[in-house]
Amino acid sequence: LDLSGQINGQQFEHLFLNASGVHCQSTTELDDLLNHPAVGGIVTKSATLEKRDGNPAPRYYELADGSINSMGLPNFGYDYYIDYVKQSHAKPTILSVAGLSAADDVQLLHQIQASDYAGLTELNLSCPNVIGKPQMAYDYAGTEALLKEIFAFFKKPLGVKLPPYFDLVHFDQIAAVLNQFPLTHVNTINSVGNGLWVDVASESVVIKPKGGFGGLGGRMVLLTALANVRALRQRLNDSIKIIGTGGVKTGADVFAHILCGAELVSVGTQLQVEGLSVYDRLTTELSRIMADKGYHSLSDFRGKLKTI
Ligand SMILES: CC(C)(C)CCc1c(C(=O)O)[nH]c(=O)[nH]c1=O
Repeated sequence: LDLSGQINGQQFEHLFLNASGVHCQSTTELDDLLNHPAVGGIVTKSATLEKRDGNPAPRYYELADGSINSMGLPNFGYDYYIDYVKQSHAKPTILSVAGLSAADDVQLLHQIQASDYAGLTELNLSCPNVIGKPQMAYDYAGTEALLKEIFAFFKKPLGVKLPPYFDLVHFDQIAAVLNQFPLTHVNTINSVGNGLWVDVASESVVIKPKGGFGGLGGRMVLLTALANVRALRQRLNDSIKIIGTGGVKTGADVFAHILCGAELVSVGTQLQVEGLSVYDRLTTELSRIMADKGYHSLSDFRGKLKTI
């Protein structure tokens, strides 16, 4: 079975990646991912200019059907991750970056442009914007201005990580912005923002930062993830590939992401819950579905979701 995909001409022999933020903060974690046969490529934890401790714990909580997190961008800083991705690796790497402001975003990309890293970069547009404004990806004019500034100097392959959208007009608006630029890919979705879990026994929230508000992941966000992959596939130029992220727990979920148009698929919460063996299970389950349907490669059904 051919379970490969391609972004900017970079061949991912196997469709699976980690979701940025999960199992990707240290080089040890990144090596573990790269060395796993059922992993096709890796994404780093979003790097900021300087190393960050992130938010006080508890900042991640596992639920029956997913997760909630408000990590606060804990990472070892740009230099740590650029040094890692610059090394030669057997599989494609995606360097994720997140500024704490648009100016930081520009600075990070100037540094990547000046480096000898030739791999894929992914700008996390869930990064904060100016105070009083929503996160960058929900500020359409802000995103357009930022990408115009970036593409004036950045000549290396660049994709963006997007939060989920929930209004069809918002899909139209973000796609109209992104289609203006030579992006290699869009990675969608990031966690569903500012959910809240209440523990009834203790009558309390379960994570410390932000009064308990945090990004949602896992099975509970699958339908939103599928909708965002599908809606953006229907709207974005064919040249902009989609990495499907969000809610993947079974091979059927992976199949659904590909049907909606995903080129590759990331696993986040379920990787956190199950460990690296999740990739073996998902590969087995996906392969069985494909075999039952007589498919030999992902391209046999990619983007071919039927409507009724
Ligand atoms: C939410 C931000 C802290 C602005 C970016 C980093 C991030 C985090 C995080 O580090 O809290 N968690 C997520 O689920 N997605 C993210 O993109």
